Amino acid sequence: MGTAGDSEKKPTVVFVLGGPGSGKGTQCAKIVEHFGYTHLSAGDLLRAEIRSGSENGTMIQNMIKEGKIVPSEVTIKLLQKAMQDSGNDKFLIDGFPRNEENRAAFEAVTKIEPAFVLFFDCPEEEMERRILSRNQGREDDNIETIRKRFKVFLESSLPVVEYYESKGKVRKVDAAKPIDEVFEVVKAIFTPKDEKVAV
Ligand SMILES: Nc1ncnc2c1ncn2[C@@H]1O[C@H](COP(=O)(O)OP(=O)(O)O)[C@@H](O)[C@H]1O
Ligand SMILES: Nc1ccn([C@@H]2O[C@H](COP(=O)(O)OP(=O)(O)O)[C@@H](O)[C@H]2O)c(=O)n1
Ligand SMILES: [Mg+2]
Repeated sequence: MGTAGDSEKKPTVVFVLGGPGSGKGTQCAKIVEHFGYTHLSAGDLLRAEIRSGSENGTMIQNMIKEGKIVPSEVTIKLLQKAMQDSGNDKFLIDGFPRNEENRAAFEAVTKIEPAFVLFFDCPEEEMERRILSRNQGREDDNIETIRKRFKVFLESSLPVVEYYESKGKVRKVDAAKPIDEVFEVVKAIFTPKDEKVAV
């Protein structure tokens, strides 16, 4: 199987990036409704792995509490399994890749290049406000961990966005606006050009 090299079509992957609280999860839910993608949040998969009582659980929990990025090996395995289990061939991968190691390892292991990168651009004060009123009971949604996550975002995650920018793959969206206004812009990005109505 697959020896001819062209019988297994690679899935379509869109990376959804942006700082903590920029609205990645919120917009992904809306994209799923309208465009038939499967939403895979790396953070959600890691939190589910903690709850499942896996042997990596304690390590993952400690890293999330500190705002650190879990080794790619762990996260990529969870993403691959979720992709297989979905039965779909179109994925929004939310909150991944979060550093250069994530990016290079995903490419090496899966050989998948993203169709594009959806990047939610939002000022830090607004992201902080949103996280502090998110009320999902997350252990990392406290001011001390939030500060650490912002630092990791600037130092490790933004360079990944810059890498894809240099390849012309970034679709940047102003994420500071209300949810529905952000989605109008997102919708236009996902709508195939020949389906856009001319005015
Ligand atoms: N455009 C927006 N304006 C105001 N609040 C928002 C907006 N987008 C998301 N939120 C709220 O901000 C919080 C963080 O959003 P979320 O989608 O979880 O962000 P992320 O996944 O990027 O951390 C949630 O409580 C969400 O309801
Ligand atoms: N690729 C990833 C994604 C998340 N994570 C961890 O999970 C935490 C929460 O990620 P998340 O995407 O759910 O957070 P938000 O950006 O949605 O607020 C991060 O701060 C990291 O500790 C990771 O280690 N590697
Ligand atoms: Mg999220």
